[in-house]
Amino acid sequence: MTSEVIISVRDLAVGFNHRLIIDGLDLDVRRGEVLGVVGGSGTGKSVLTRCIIGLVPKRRGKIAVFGEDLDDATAAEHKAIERRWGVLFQHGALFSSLTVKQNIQVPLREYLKLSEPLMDEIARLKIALVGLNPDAAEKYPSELSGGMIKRAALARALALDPEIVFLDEPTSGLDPIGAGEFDTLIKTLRDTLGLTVYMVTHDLDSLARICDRIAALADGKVIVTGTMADMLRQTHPWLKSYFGGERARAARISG
Ligand SMILES: Nc1ncnc2c1ncn2[C@@H]1O[C@H](COP(=O)(O)OP(=O)(O)OP(=O)(O)O)[C@@H](O)[C@H]1O
Repeated sequence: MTSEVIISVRDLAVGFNHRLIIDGLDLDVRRGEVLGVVGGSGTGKSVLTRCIIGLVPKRRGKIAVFGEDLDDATAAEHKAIERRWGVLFQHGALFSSLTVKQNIQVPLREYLKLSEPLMDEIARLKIALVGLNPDAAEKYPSELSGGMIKRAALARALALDPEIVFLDEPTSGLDPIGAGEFDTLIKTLRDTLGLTVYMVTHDLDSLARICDRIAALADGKVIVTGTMADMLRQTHPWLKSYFGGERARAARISG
């Protein structure tokens, strides 16, 4: 992790109709870190993620990525910034009518003009990178296990060699062994590719195993950022029950 701030969010407000979900939120993400974003159900973790990547409009505040204020970016500049991040949505969200190879090639077709052989080669490399067998390339999502779907979705998120990956609950639905293997994969990719990983998760094992820092959301804000040890010292009721419960103790012992 470096001290360079790669995502900066200041005084963010996001709402729907008359309800503000996020109100006065500040967050820094540093280049090369694995940041875990936690919070109770409905606190706005997905909304925050979607707002940073431009899928949900904000009511107020500033979001800068790679040092560029997204409000000041032209459509072309925005597209150039988008190319530098990859997203793994909750539940994988692969296109069910496309094979794994075709899914991985969706962002390639959207952003680049490459020959078919080169696109096939990139898909082959990404499939290997996430630890899938080469024969996964021609399979449809319905033919894959939950863990394989997550890996295929990660391969798609990595298609354009991004600097940042946004992961929304990457280990949800996986058994503990599958989740552990996926965590290891994310950590290996961070270490080898120098990725910055922004990860929304409920998985205490993931937080303990691979996150350098944790940002906790409550009451529309990031109420605290820090290491697992910092979280354990917090007195906020949600943090106390989340990080102080039985499951948290088990995660720390095994982590
Ligand atoms: N498009 C939308 N229109 C209206 N309300 C929305 C919309 N998207 C999200 N919300 C509301 O915003 C709140 C935060 O939702 P969000 O999905 O970000 O929560 P979360 O922290 O990710 O929760 P979980 O951990 O359960 O996934 C919820 O009350 C949700 O109903």
